[in-house]
Amino acid sequence: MAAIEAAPTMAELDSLLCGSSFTSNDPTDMSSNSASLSSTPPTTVSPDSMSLASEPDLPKPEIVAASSIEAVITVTETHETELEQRESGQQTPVGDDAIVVAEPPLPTEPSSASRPRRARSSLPVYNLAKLMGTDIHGRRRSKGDAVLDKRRRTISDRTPVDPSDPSASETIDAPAGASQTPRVGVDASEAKRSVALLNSPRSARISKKSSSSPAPAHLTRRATRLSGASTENLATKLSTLGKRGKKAVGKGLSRLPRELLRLKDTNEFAHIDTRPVRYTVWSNGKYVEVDPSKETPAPEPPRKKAKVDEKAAKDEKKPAEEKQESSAPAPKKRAKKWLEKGLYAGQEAPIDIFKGLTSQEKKKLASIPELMPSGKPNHTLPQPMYNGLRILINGRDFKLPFDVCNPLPPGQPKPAAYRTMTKNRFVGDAASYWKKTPHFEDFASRCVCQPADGCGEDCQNRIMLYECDDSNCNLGKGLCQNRAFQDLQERTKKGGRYRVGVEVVKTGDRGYGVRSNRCFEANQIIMEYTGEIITVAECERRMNEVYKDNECYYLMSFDQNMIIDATTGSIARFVNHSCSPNCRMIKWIVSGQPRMALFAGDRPIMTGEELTYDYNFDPFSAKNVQKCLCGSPNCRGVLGPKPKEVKPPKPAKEEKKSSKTKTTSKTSTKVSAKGSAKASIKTLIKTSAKTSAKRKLKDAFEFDGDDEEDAKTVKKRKIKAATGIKRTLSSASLKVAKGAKGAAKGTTKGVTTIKRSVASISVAAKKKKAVLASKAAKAKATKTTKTTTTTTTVRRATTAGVTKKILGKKKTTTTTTAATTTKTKTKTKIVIPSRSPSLTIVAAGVASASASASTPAQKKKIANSTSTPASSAKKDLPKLTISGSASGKTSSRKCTPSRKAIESLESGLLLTGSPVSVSVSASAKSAAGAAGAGTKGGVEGGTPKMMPKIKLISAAK
Ligand SMILES: C[S@@+](CC[C@H](N)C(=O)[O-])C[C@H]1O[C@@H](n2cnc3c(N)ncnc32)[C@H](O)[C@@H]1O
Repeated sequence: MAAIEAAPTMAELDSLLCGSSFTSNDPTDMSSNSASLSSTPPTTVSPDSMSLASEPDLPKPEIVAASSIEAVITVTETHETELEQRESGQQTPVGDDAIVVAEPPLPTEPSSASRPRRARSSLPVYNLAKLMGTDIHGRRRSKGDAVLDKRRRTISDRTPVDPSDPSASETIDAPAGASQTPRVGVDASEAKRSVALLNSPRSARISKKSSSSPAPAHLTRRATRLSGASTENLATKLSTLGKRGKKAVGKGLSRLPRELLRLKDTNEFAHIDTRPVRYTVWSNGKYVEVDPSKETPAPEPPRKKAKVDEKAAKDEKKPAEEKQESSAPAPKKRAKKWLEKGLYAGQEAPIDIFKGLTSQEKKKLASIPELMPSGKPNHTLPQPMYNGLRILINGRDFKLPFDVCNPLPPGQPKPAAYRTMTKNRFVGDAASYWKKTPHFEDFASRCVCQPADGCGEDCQNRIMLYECDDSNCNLGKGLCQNRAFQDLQERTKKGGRYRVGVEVVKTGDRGYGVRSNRCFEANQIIMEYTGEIITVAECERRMNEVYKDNECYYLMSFDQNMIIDATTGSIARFVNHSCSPNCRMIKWIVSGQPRMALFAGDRPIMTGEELTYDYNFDPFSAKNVQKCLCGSPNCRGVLGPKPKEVKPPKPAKEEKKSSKTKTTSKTSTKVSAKGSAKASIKTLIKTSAKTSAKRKLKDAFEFDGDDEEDAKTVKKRKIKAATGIKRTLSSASLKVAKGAKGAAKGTTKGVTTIKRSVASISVAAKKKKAVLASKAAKAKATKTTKTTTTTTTVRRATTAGVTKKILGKKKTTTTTTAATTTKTKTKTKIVIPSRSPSLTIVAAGVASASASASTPAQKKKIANSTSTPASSAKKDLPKLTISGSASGKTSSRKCTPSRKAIESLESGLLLTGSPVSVSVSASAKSAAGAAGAGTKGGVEGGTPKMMPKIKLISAAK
């Protein structure tokens, strides 16, 4: 109360100028005072204030009403009063110096209650905030003293304040102390405070403002940036003033703190952003530093108000503009450039297509006429350059996305559960038996290929059906193409239907089968035939005990009289037979071990084709013939040779007779009927027992020369013509098959089989028209007995790659114990099939040769050789003919085997696996000796019909 009384003028001033909301006249009512500190500026002036302001004793501030300027600024001039206040210890909460009170020029203002404006017109009144450009920031917060204390700074003396500035009105203080201190504080640091306000987001400030009580229209803040109003600086503002006004401003400004004066003209001071705030620029995940000098000024934000105003005008202008636009030419669209010919468009094809190619590639390119330049530009499919040509030459693997692999949908009928096996497993005695065989860990072959060959068709390993590996290949993995089983393993190890490429299907009439669900190249390995490797004895046991009720047997002759039982094995067992097969089953030696696999045939296999191969089995008996349902045009009708070729079984009588005389071991063929199958197995065992180490070639060579009919009905082999390779004996490391021991002894004419490969064992006994050659001898014969000739064959791979389940073939013929010997020219023929390792050297009788000769020329040759027994006797030498063909060309070479070779023939070294080199320079005499005085059988063989056949023993009942 005292304070108020002590400073009546101040109170009056307050009430007059700023319209403090003093509602109580009671000076003790501090609450009302204090409330005023935090309250928003009043718009009315209380009568008490007015009364206070009317106090005559106190120095009165002069107030000038400037109609041209919206604000009324009152500046206290009395420093003395201030001093007095300081001396009296009164505190001024708002500042020390001048107090500027702004009052909005409200029309409702009770100007009558205050002094006449005229009286104060001597003092200039300026809107400092406006002049400084800070009025755009609107009103300040007035949240009590704390805010005021913190932010307010008073400036002394006459600071023009724009009364229209609501922030300025905020600065009006009417504290209790103010009544004692006749000073009115003005927040001269308005601008400063505004800078501080930047701490809070602008939007927040705006929203805060809008959320509070709506301010009068004239107090509403207008953001310069938003409104788009042009910002004026102090100079422009001053230019609007009159002379007196300018003077006053200059006077007032000179009293501003120096730091403020320095800033007064800056945009920063006015918080005017001429450029948009750019935080960071990121491009492709990287920070990009923007060069401010290059930065284009931001487009002015759309002016809301102006927008509204302009909208109508725009609408009016619109039709006119549209007219203009329609008349103006449309901007040209950039034409897109298209490549017309693909990736290599515009590039010239190499003139010399051989340029840059290796010699091998050149060679290959020359062999592909399609790739040779024709001279005409190919517009349809221009030849890709550089790498493209190379790709065309070398070929490359690629996989099409989906339609190449076309597996069957789920829900297919599945065969009864069976145990699968991906690797062969020796069972029982088979392992020890295998170890004793000469082919155990057979590393006999070694290729001598040159890089240009790439272990192709001429690779020795390939010919011998040995897979190349690091131990036997001259080239290495990179260049070698003879690694089918390794390729298969690499292809399938990751699994997946495409890589496996096959699946079991249910056929309509042949039980289950296997089909491809992807494409295969010609001769490409498809899958391995795996199972348990068992001995013949074990096979028979299983047949009798385990499989006695089975419908099908999955048994296949394998190697060294062993059998693969795929009852537990791979799905290759489901592959059916066809008379026009698209696959072959071939046995290879891989890392010294025999392995059987299904390969594509000579043509590629398409997705969805059923995979088949020729079982090539002999039913042994007509009653065992199984009907073939392969449906191919050239179907033989049965699962085996044509019925007419099937020799009817011999009557029991004859068999007995035969057994009384010199009988041979029996062999069996594949049989369909269970009983027959058992019989076959038994026979097989007997046969194998007898022929395992040393075949009874003597028996094999024996035949009844009289039994011409029999000879004629000798079952024709179903093996394709042997296509050999050009190879000299000296270059090939040959192994000689079991020798013709009997021939060496000179007891019979017969068949000698010499094998080059360890795995191939071919023993053929063929005699047909040998009778012609031995007629003279026969006439002198004192005693003739019937004998039998047996052909026993376990062949590894035929010329056509047809391999199948074992066995031998029983054949009954007669043999003669000759009293006199007939000298016959002996011929040995070596056949080297191109796809088969089984280099078969067959020594056969002349008659056999003649019978088996497939061409008239051959027959004539044989006839010549046999028609002159005398001359043959003179020479008395066995001849060795090596013949073979590759790439459609056939060549043959005659030679005389060496003594060693003949001995090999005698002792049957081939069977024991000892490699024997057949030398061309053979001793005639020794050869003659080897041929034996009584030998009348010429050495012949190797023709397709003479090739032994492998027979299937497993079949459905
Ligand atoms: C090794 S199994 C083949 C898989 C057999 N289809 C299965 O379902 O298990 C051989 C048997 O299949 C049948 N088979 C295979 N090929 C045949 C064909 N072309 N015609 C008739 N039957 C055939 C015969 O019953 C034969 O004994």
